[in-house]
Amino acid sequence: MRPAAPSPSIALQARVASARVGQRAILHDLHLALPAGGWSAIVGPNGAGKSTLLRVLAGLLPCEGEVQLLGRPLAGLPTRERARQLAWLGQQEGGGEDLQVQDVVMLGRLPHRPWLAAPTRTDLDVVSQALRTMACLDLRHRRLGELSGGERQRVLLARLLAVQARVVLMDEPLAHLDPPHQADWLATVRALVAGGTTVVSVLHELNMALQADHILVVKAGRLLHFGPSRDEATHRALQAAFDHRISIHPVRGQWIALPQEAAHAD
Ligand SMILES: Nc1ncnc2c1ncn2[C@@H]1O[C@H](COP(=O)(O)OP(=O)(O)OP(=O)(O)O)[C@@H](O)[C@H]1O
Repeated sequence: MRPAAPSPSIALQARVASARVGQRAILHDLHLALPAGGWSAIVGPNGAGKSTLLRVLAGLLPCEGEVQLLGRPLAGLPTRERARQLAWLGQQEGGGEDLQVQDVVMLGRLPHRPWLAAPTRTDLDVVSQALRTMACLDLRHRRLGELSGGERQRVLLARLLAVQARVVLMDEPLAHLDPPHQADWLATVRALVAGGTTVVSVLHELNMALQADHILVVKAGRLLHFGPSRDEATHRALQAAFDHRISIHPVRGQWIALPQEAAHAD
């Protein structure tokens, strides 16, 4: 029997010379290596290219350069294998409005199931667990299209969890979530990371991003900084990226970002 291949220490590696949307080059000369089994938050001003970067990392937007997933070129991975290894939640995802919530979450199991096969006991258990984790078990017989924004987001997060991927990418996962559900999301991310999953999230909520292991600061399509969320250099980069319209302070063992009024900006 062959020994198991060692787990790569880098989950996602990208060397992007440029990435275009239509005729416009959005990302430029961007190199990164995201540690496996950690949580990296992508932050930066509006229009910086955060969502574009996440789409490149997911293989949804071609780029001039290369993305590697767990040590292998993403572009060369068979579709089903890629779908099992890497789960994705985009912004304002549409589709499946008439589906029942439990069927939406079952879509997360598709990469694991043979074509047209009925769900296995494992699939059903994983879906129930994902619904429970995202506090949407009570919603399971409702139609996706009739849910509130926050309820819908929790269902889409449950679908993401149901994939049980080793690498999870989320674009603004906290959209529409109230504070208790944001706290649940944070606990879920911590549990995923503790279990060895790699999490990458685009976040506008800087206070949540400051809870991540690492922060990527993106501005004008370039990676300004990548570093631990607790490092002073990371805080300086964050403040610079937002034109010093935020300040970062220690509060009860955590870091928080506060907005600065224009009149008080440096
Ligand atoms: N379909 C498109 N056609 C043309 N330009 C686009 C398109 N999609 C995005 N862009 C542009 O690409 C740039 C980066 O967009 P992106 O959505 O990646 O930024 P972002 O950092 O995620 O922004 P936000 O914080 O506002 O969500 C923006 O200037 C945006 O206008």
